Amino acid sequence: MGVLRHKSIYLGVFLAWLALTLAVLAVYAGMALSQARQDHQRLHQQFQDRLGYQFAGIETALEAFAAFQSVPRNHTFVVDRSYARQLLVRYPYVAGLQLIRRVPAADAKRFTDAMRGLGETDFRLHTLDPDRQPLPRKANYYPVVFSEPANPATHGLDVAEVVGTMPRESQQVIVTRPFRLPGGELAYMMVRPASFAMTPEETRRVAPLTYVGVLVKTAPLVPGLSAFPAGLTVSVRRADQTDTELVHSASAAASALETRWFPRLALISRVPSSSQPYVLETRWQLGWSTLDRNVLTMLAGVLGLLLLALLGIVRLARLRHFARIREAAKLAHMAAHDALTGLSNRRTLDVALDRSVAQNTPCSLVFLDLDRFKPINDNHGHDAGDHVLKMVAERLSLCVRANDTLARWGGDEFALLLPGDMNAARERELLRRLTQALMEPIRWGEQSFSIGASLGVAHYPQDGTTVKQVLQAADQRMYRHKEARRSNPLAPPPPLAGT
Ligand SMILES: Nc1nc2c(ncn2[C@@H]2O[C@H](COP(=O)(O)OP(=O)(O)OP(=O)(O)O)[C@@H](O)[C@H]2O)c(=O)[nH]1
Repeated sequence: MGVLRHKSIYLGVFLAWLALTLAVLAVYAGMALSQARQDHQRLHQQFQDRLGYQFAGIETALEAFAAFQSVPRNHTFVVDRSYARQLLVRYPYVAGLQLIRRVPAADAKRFTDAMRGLGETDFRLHTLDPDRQPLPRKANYYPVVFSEPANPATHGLDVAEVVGTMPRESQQVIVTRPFRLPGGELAYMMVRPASFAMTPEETRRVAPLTYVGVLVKTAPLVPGLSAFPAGLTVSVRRADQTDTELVHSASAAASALETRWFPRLALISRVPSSSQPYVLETRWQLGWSTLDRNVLTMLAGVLGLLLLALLGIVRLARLRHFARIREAAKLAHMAAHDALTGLSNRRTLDVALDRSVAQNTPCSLVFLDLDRFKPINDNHGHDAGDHVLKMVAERLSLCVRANDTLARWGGDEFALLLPGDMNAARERELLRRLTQALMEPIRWGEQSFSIGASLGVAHYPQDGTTVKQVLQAADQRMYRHKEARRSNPLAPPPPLAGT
């Protein structure tokens, strides 16, 4: 209970509350982080499902167009265009379809003429550069011969760099690096042979004549993230080319403070696709939005109330503690003092005298008994007597030093214990002062009481070596003074009998 005495207990309570608050916030932050991880996992899965769905559509469109082209017929491209349009409507993730031919150098002239005959009067084999330079001589050319949506600028463009790398026996799909379309959009091509060989032997023997390609714009693969939580970035890149980002989408940026204080989550996974080697990466810089405002408000309220309650309890405990101390002090004071005059009581003086004798410290004891007190009580009532006793106590108090013990011995008797040696001159001086203090009449309303007193002094150890002897000596001397004053009221206290 001693701690209640110090004001620093408030600081202690506050620090304990602070520790509890930090612990609660740490637990809540842990829960919020685990929830954020789950949310992130779910978001990542959503993007992955969406990509898987889109890639499956792209692959299906490519396969369907390839199958369609494997049917041999005389081309005017009218049927091809009609079929390609249907595919583009059915698979909106596909931005365009192309048809590519393998043309041996020896056939180049005849092939160009045939294409011009089909209506493309401008047709020629050319490179990718803006001036459409003619192609150098080589064994095979791989020009684009058809595109939907129609883009005659690409017709005749040699894509040998992509298709020419395909092994003869391969039926596999080639996925190009991403490139910019004339409009600035990022896209990539997926190309595969259109002819389906029936046996591996046939595949090895006959190089494919026709190839089909799908053009995929990358931006629509990932939606805009404006409706998603801040700090989220989604990117898709080729698994084998980590520097090639296909698409990158981001929600609102996290603040600098959030970047510094909140963790960043990252998930990377392979996009489920049989032909397209992409990885999906989602990063989420957590921030304030990760924390539930309602939970924080509730925690702040509960913890705030807890702090107020704790401080209130401590304050109450302190008030009670000090009230108990005051009560104990009051009881101790009452046990040691006279209720009427406020002077020490007989017990206190006894204890002080006992201590002096026990420690063999010289001291002097004065007994003082009032004269003619009983008639005041009898004639003017107890209140008058009480008033006189209080006035006497007050006047005697003015005659003593701080370390003297002035006590009401009982009734109209007072006692004074003075520590230290006392010679005859000092004793005379003391008795004179005490007598004089009581000479002035005491007023009570209209009344005025003249009070005299008989005094007896005894010195330790000269007049007695025990408490009892000292008390007896002082008492005896006081009675002798009382007797002396019967004949002469102004007689001084006589010396002790036998001294
Ligand atoms: N008013 C009042 N009277 C008290 C109190 N205590 C004791 N007395 C009275 O004090 C009186 C003391 O009696 P005495 O010592 O014979 O009175 P006295 O008239 O001084 O007699 P002598 O000492 O012989 O002169 C008694 O009447 C007690 O009732 C008190 O607290 N208040």
